[in-house]
Amino acid sequence: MMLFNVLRTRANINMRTVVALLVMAAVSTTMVLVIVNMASSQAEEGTISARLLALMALSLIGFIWSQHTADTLVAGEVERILHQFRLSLFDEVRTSSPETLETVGQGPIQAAMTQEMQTISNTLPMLMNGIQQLVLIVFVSLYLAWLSLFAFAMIAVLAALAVGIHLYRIKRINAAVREAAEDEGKLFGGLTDLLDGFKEVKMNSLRRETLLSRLKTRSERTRDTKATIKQQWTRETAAVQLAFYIMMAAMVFIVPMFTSDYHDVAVQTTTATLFLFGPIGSTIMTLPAFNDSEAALAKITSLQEELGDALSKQHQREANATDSKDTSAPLTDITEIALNDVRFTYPGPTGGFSVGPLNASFKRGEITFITGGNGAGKSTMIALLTGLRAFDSGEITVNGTPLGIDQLQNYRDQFASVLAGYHLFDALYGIDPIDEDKVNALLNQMEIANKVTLENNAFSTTSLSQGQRKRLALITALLEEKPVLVLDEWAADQDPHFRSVFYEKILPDLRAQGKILICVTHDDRWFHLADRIYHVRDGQFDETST
Ligand SMILES: Nc1ncnc2c1ncn2[C@@H]1O[C@H](COP(=O)(O)OP(=O)(O)OP(=O)(O)O)[C@@H](O)[C@H]1O
Repeated sequence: MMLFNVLRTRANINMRTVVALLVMAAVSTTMVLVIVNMASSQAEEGTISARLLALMALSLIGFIWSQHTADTLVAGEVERILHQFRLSLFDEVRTSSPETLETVGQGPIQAAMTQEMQTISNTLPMLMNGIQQLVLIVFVSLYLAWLSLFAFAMIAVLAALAVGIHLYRIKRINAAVREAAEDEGKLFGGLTDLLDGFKEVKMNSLRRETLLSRLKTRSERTRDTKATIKQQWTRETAAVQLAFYIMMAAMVFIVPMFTSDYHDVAVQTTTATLFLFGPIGSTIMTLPAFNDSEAALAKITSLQEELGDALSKQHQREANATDSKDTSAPLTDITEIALNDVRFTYPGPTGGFSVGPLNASFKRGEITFITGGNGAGKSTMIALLTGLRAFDSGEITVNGTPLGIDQLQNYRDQFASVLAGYHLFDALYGIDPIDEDKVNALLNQMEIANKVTLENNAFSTTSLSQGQRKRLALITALLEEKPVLVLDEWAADQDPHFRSVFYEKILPDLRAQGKILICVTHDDRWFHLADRIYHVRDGQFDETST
């Protein structure tokens, strides 16, 4: 019943109005049935009533208006609530640190934003239709009871029996549907392996055969489970139809045996019974949609709870990593940033990798190189310095003053970077206004002006070589005009010529502009250009002479 709770607590529309509209639609439909019965009796006697015709028109207008108004209200409201869910997820992702996203995982967030929300969007209107049909069943049943109490009792017993058996049987189908969804998930996982690892697959026939044979097995399993589900549904639909025909037969063969004045209402009762079949069918078909919606909402809610827990732990860590005093003053004229006794351990059940105590200082107009072997902790240290990860103890100071918790985002905003696993946006987000001359000058300086141009405030292409893509990422970082530039092994993909350009021209120029420059590098040929070098070993800093 989570869906109803969500509608009750989050809907801006009055749910009583919606219920009133659904009841009105059901009453109007029942009226149509009653009028059809009355008009048929009159037709048997050769008369046509203008009053009944007017009533029929009124009922039809009432039905169309109430149904349309309820549908429009609910559809708009459902999309508004989903939009709110999306915005709050965007906001939670925006305020998340890498740890928070690692804890929750990207998969569930993507699934919630796409699959689960799509399910709710598709199934909720069906659910509203189901409720309307349910109300209609109540009214038509009342009419049936008024016509013949015995016929009503008989139909009620038979319908309850049929619906009960049907619900019991679809439980088994639902279990198979879940199994099929799991199989399909694994199939898509294998497909991602095939497409993402296409080159590796293409280059190794044994790997290709093993992967394809696994995909084939999974596809066969999906085929078999889905085919079985379809057969079960076909049987189920046939069984429901059979149940309806049995009810009809009972109406004309059994009820007359037990009631004396049945012949007076036999036609009306049969028509009313026929009228019930559609709503009963629609209502039971709504149940799987209701289950799907509930399951999708449960997944979204549990994701939000998990994100909320991870975020409150993150805020606790951020509070530990910053000064508690109320300092929200914007950071200006930054001449030095420093790490003082910073310690950090990756969370993990058995205790992860630890860094610290880290003590380091980065100054305006200085080039600082960070060196160290694979897995020594360089990228971790960069994540701590840039405020991407909150540390366990110690402090960051800016111009000698400890960073306040309210300054954290403002602090992150002081950095431009090209980090490991960077993402290259084709549009220049966050750069406003865009100085076209400067972009063109940078494209020339990076020697890619013949490949890329600026078109509609975006780069004309990002389909470039690894080295060229990194040059484009550096252009973006420079256009941001931030006081601090952090580059993680930027030159590793550059050819010898451009490597020299980078170390001997670009970096010294940026130093002359008064930037704080921090570069993770292994290029010992240019170590003499640095003002300061920190060597990282097992999560510890060691300042070496240049
Ligand atoms: N997200 C993470 N969760 C847990 N442990 C991690 C995570 N990222 C890195 N580590 C651990 O931290 C250690 C340091 O990793 P880091 O990426 O900082 O090294 P690095 O010096 O940048 O190495 P490389 O030169 O290979 O990029 C690694 O040994 C790894 O085991």
